[in-house]
Amino acid sequence: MGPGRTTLVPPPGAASPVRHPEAPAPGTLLGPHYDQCFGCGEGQPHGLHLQARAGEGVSITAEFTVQPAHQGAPGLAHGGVLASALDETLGSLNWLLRVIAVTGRLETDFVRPVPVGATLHLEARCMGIDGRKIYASAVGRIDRPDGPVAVRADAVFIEVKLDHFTRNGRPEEIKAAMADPDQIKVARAFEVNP
Ligand SMILES: CCCCCCCCCCCCCCCC(=O)SCCNC(=O)CCNC(=O)[C@H](O)C(C)(C)COP(=O)(O)OP(=O)(O)OC[C@H]1O[C@@H](n2cnc3c(N)ncnc32)[C@H](O)[C@@H]1OP(=O)(O)O
Repeated sequence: MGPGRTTLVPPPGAASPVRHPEAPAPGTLLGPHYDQCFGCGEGQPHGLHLQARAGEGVSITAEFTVQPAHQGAPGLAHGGVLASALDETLGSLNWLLRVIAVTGRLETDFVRPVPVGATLHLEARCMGIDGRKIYASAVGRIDRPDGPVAVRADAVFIEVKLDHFTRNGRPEEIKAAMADPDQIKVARAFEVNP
């Protein structure tokens, strides 16, 4: 089935996700995977500064506080920003699997408006794996882990090789990321098993 027609539900026979034996313990803050990442990087002044934690199994919890720079309508978060927060949280699941993957498809339901100043509490879970396709779902709630649901998403990530980044990324940033003396950071920038 080609892109665009791929279902967001794992097909019958999809494998259950397996947490990598060296995945960080549940409750561990993952920290930014790349300091220039719009979702989690500390070097992006208007980024989301989303903070993700490992959950049980192949699951992630994350928090992100909506800033004035994230508005669409006055006083409300932009939908694309909320989709970014979902994408970042879902993408963090791959770190628990220790698989390099990129978002192929992301479908978002916007259920409630999210005001500036609100903290979105996100939870993502891997639902199944079929070859290179990783199926995952996420929900975002307002101000509390059990607050009202504001957004939901279903996604398919596609496993790629490291050269997906080195071939396609702008050379300046690739060189700078590879030159970092902290090799754990380099590995995390590319979401690779060190
Ligand atoms: C210095 C910098 C460092 C930074 C390093 C950061 C690295 C750490 C990243 C983590 C960061 C987190 C942040 C959030 C994650 C992003 O936001 S990732 C960015 C957004 N995503 C992208 O840019 C992806 C762009 N798309 C592509 O590059 C290519 O289309 C893909 C996805 C690699 C697929 O191409 P391909 O490898 O040629 O795939 P192909 O062989 O045709 O298909 C393989 C299978 O996948 C399925 N498939 C392919 N495309 C799709 C699709 N769009 N939808 C559904 N199914 C699909 C196919 O149907 C096929 O299924 P089967 O036939 O096997 O059942």
